[in-house]
Amino acid sequence: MSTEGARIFLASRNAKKIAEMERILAEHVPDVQVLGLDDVDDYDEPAEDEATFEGNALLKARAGAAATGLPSIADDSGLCVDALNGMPGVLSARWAGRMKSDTANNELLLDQLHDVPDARRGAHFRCAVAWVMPDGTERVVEGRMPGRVIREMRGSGGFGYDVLFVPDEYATSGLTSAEILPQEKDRISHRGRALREIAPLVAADLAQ
Ligand SMILES: O=P(O)(O)OP(=O)(O)OP(=O)(O)OC[C@H]1O[C@@H](n2cnc3c(O)ncnc32)[C@H](O)[C@@H]1O
Ligand SMILES: [Mg+2]
Repeated sequence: MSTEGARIFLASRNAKKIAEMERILAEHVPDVQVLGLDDVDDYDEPAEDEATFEGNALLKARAGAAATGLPSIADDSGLCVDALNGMPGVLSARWAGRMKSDTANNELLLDQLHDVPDARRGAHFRCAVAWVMPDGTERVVEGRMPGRVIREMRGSGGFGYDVLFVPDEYATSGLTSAEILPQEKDRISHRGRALREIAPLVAADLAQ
């Protein structure tokens, strides 16, 4: 079964997310050329207005496949905070407003959790990855990474809320997901888990 020479389209505007996805895909679906939004003609990107990560990931991948004619993959992800009843959730990118600033989102989240004691600062990242083929084949998987929200921003790796998030796997050291190596984050992250689950399906569909 070979996927050599196959081309897929990755529908995302987030450069750091794209870097993570390309890194993980390169390991698990090798020999595939990944095109991004800069490699294709502009098209009307859908508003991410679904109530679930799965729904939004499908919206993005379907629009990509329809516009490019290529098998397309998209990620919709976010941080779900227990003390906020699962929010920011699907609103994570826009939590402090439509300008989508990571720093503003993190500052707002810290402020909202100011009075929440350490024992109730649990949270998890979620990532839905959707894979849509031009023939209509659709697959969606989800990955999670449990952890806690700390009280100050630490680290310069990753992106988004990583500076505020200590994964359960790093509870002893207290390192945030912005302080661990990229390959360590991939090993435990919501995105790494979802992409490793979908990778064999992608490879099988491409080899058809
Ligand atoms: O929709 P695209 O164009 O892919 O890019 P985006 O940044 O808008 O992505 P989402 O709509 O999926 O929103 C996800 C937000 O959740 C946060 N997030 C998701 N995964 C994360 C991770 O691994 N580490 C830190 N924050 C993450 C981050 O704030 C993202 O902007
Ligand atoms: Mg988005």
